[in-house]
Amino acid sequence: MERMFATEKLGGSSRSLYRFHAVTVLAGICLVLGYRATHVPAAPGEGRAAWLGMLAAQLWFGFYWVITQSMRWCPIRRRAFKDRLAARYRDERLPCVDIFVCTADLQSEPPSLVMATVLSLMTYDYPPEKPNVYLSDDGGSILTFYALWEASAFAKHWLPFCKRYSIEPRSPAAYFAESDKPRDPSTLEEWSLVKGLYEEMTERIDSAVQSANVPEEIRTNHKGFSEWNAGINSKDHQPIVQVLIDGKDRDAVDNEGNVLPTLVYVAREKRPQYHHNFKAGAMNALIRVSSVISNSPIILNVDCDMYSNNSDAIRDALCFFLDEEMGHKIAFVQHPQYYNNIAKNNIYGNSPNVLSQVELPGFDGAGGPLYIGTGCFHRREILCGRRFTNDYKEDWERGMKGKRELSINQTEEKARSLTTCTYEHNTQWGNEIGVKYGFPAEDVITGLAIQCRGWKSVCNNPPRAAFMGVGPTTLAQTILQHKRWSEGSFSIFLSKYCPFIFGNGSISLQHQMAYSVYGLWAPNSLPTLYYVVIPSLGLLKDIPLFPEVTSPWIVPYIYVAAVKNIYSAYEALLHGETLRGWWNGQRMWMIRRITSYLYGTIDTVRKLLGLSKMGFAVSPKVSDEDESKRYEQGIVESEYVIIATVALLNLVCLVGGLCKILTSGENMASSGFFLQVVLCGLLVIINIPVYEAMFIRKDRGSMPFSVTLVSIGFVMLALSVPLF
Ligand SMILES: O=c1ccn([C@@H]2O[C@H](COP(=O)(O)OP(=O)(O)O[C@H]3O[C@H](CO)[C@@H](O)[C@H](O)[C@H]3O)[C@@H](O)[C@H]2O)c(=O)[nH]1
Ligand SMILES: [Mn+2]
Repeated sequence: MERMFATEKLGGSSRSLYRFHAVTVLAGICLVLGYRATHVPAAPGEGRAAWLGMLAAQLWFGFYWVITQSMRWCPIRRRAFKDRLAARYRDERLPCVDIFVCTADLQSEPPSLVMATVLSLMTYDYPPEKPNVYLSDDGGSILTFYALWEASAFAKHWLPFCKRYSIEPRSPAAYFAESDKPRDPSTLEEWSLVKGLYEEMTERIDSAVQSANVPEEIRTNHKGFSEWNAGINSKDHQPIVQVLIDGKDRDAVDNEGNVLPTLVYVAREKRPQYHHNFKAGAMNALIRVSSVISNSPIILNVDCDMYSNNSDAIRDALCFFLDEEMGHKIAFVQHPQYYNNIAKNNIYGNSPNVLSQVELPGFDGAGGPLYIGTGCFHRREILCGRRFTNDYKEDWERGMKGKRELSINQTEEKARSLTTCTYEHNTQWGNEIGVKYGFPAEDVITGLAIQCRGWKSVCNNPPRAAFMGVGPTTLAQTILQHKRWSEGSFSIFLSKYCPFIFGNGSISLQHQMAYSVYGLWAPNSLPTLYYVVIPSLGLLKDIPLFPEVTSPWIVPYIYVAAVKNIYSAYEALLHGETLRGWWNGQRMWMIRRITSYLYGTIDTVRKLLGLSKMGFAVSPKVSDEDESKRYEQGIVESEYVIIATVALLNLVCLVGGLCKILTSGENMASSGFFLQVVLCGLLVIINIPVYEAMFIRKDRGSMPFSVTLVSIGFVMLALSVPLF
């Protein structure tokens, strides 16, 4: 029988090029380390400590580089054949799908944006009675409930419109933002009508949010509004489950009489004295709520900003799960994260292209992609902890059979009882069952555990991206997001879930290494910080730390540095980035390492020592001026201080070092400082935007004066400390 999906090796000739580059770079790294180890200065006065530090840093980089090869070595691409699925499965036989959307914060995740996501998920090209959409609101807000109620009404226009004209994308916000007229002029009238309805709805939602009030006359429209009586707030409220559209109800139809997907609002109980486990807690509550309402065998989960950009995504995913040969082994189908708001030159290094097109496929080749928490289809049973056995048969008809036994009110009541604060006490939820608790990267560890129970995962990256989200747009947001990620992955690495221990014997060594690439993001901060500070200080203080130009040992240094960078630039260009974007990415690479990862490392250690508790800072999905301003003020300015200090220090060292070399009358090449000048010079060039922010810019992008001042103090301090 023909397979429902194909697996292709990615790359062809570029794969051989990659491997050639990797092998020669490895040889170079060995030579570099050899030089370091055999040329340690004999006497302490000559900078032996600084030298040994360089040795340690380079050992680390070498080790880390070897680890990263695990997911670079054999990237693969999957292709799903929807036509074969259609030929084998008539619409009636397709399984039901439960779709989970998580939102948490009215301010950084405006309900109107969340509704665009919800609407996009209701309009898959799929039998309409089969998807069931659940919105989890960790903000527990009547405004979000109101927005969902509005969306449920608008869906009656939006669904038939999407299907009739097969439009893409099906997020009304994204669709109407794409152009100011329909592609087919003859549909202008209907197009304008639907657009008008959408805009009016958005306006009503936004103004309700702004005034923090739902008009009294609206509240009478649905019994759900009565849940919000006085004295309830986002941190302290009863469990709320409201079915806004019951797909099993014959009366719930769109304007053309077609069935609508089920739509459910969920706000699990919150009490100040109980820990709610952030998004992982929300996911587990949704798993239980959905089990009594629709109980579909497939679960798709997305973040509230990640709208469906490709209405075929469910059918695509099913090609993997229903494949006769491999399907019974596949636990989840992960899609890469794409952003629709990234500026062309990737100023904050957030373009996910290389990550999505190289690393995730590489992870797939190493044994199966990790679960990244969004854009992922799971099999319910497996997410709930089932171990792999060859004889297990999925019940694909689950959730389809006939009518519910309980009335809708009774069902809601039952669902509510599953989302109380105490429901999970003394159970395996958050541990053996559902999404795991206790780590800021709950998703990664949940995926790892699934793979360790014997299941496979695949990465699907269709030509038309399946999902689109909102990426961070400011430096502060970027730093914060990467802090959470690096910290989350590092704390996993240091826990009993360390891929090398937990995965030992159940997943391949290559796969364990691939997990460690992210797990060891955070500790990269220390050698990087060392590398951007000490050689430059050495330049100023007359301590040579690299081979002289005339020494043959300089060759591997130059080879490794040049080839690595040329290759990474080539790779970026290959995946649709600009050279400028790549350069900006390199700057952000450095900045992330000396800020986010450093903080990630420190916080992980603090947590290990029991000095602090886990948090989850939700990233804002709006770039409203006020909004991001307020947000940025909240972020630790100390991170800016590090960036400014490093930039300034390198400038001072470069100027001072060059002056010294020039006035001493020595030739630069024979001075023994050539590579240090180059390194320091490159750091200065890459930091130009930082100097601009400190001294030239007067707009919002400028560094606060206090930051400049403090960093000047730190530079003076660094200069006065002797190097050994
Ligand atoms: O207490 C919480 C906190 C967050 N969220 C939701 O979790 C999602 C992700 O949060 P966001 O702030 O957007 O984080 P990102 O860094 O963009 O998220 C990435 O990283 C997270 C792990 O750090 C994963 O959970 C996400 O799926 C992944 O997209 C959002 O929909 C939030 O509404 C909750 O439901 N409850
Ligand atoms: Mn997000």
